[in-house]
Amino acid sequence: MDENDDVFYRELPKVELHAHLNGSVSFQTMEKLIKRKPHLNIEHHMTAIEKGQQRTLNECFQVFKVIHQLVDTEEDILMVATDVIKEFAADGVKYLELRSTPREETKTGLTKKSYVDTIIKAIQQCKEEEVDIDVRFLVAIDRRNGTEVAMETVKLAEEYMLSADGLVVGLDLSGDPRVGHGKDMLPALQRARNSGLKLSLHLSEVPSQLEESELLLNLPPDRIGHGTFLHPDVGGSQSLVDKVVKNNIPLELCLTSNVKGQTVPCYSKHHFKYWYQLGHPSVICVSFQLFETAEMTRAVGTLSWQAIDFIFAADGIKQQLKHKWAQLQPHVLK
Ligand SMILES: CC(C)=CCNc1ncnc2c1ncn2[C@@H]1O[C@H](COP(=O)(O)O)[C@@H](O)[C@H]1O
Repeated sequence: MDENDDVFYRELPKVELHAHLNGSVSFQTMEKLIKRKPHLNIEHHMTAIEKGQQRTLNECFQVFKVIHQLVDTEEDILMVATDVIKEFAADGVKYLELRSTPREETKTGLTKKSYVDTIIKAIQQCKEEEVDIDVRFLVAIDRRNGTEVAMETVKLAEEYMLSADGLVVGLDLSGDPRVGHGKDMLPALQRARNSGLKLSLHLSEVPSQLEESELLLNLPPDRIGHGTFLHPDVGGSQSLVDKVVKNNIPLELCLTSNVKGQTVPCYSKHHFKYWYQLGHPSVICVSFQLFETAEMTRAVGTLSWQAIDFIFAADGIKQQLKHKWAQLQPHVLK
């Protein structure tokens, strides 16, 4: 990675479509949160997957539990959301879709409504400050919380879709993929779809979810998160691939997250290649959060330099983009 590449990657206008709010907290913001709550005795290594390290999926989800302890007031959420938006803007992201699971915390008075209100407030404040980024929000369902909570979350999202100036555009289904079954989420997801919310669903993030993926693909979703084990070479099926292709459903591919969470052994074996070769619409995600600490970057889920170089090496994409960018740059108005 030479210095010119660093500048090029940063300046290139980008979209980020798969950013979990509490998975996008930078080292600097984490520092502020830790200082606010010294009694929790939380140290940085408990809130991030550091350079060169990998964790099991279990350990990754433990990290979120620690981060949730640090982010449990409206004040924390406002700071985290504002910092995350500004940092994405500084990395050259021009369109950002944030997603987050509304939480309530009895001891701090946080409610699910005030959780979402605060994120909307952060988005609006950044707009007023003319931060150069367009932001939308997806309300997330955590599959671990079951059918009833899923339905409540959809109702909440519906309210905000109508009242928040078009900032709430859809629903995300996430949470530990090994817990619960997608079929229990179907009524809520169907209702969301009928009411006009867009659906981005984590799908086949772990092996052996053929039945669940078939069911969820029948909705069909508007986008797929990860989709690691959809294709037949990794235990998925041609029928799943056909459904994705037929409905032209874009995949959100999070390379570094998958390698760090060990659902994919290394970048060269990432399913990016499979879908790219099919010519299927895919978007590289949690991507350009390019901090000095490179691989550590945001708490979990970011794209390391190694992954960026790997993607850009494919088919001379980097050269093509550099050429296009050089042509366009003189015409950028700001
Ligand atoms: C390797 C690794 C970290 C896994 C990434 N893959 C994931 N799969 C499913 N749900 C997720 C993933 N990453 C984040 N989430 C969801 O996002 C939440 C954190 O962001 P938030 O509190 O919703 O704002 C987690 O509690 C979880 O529900």
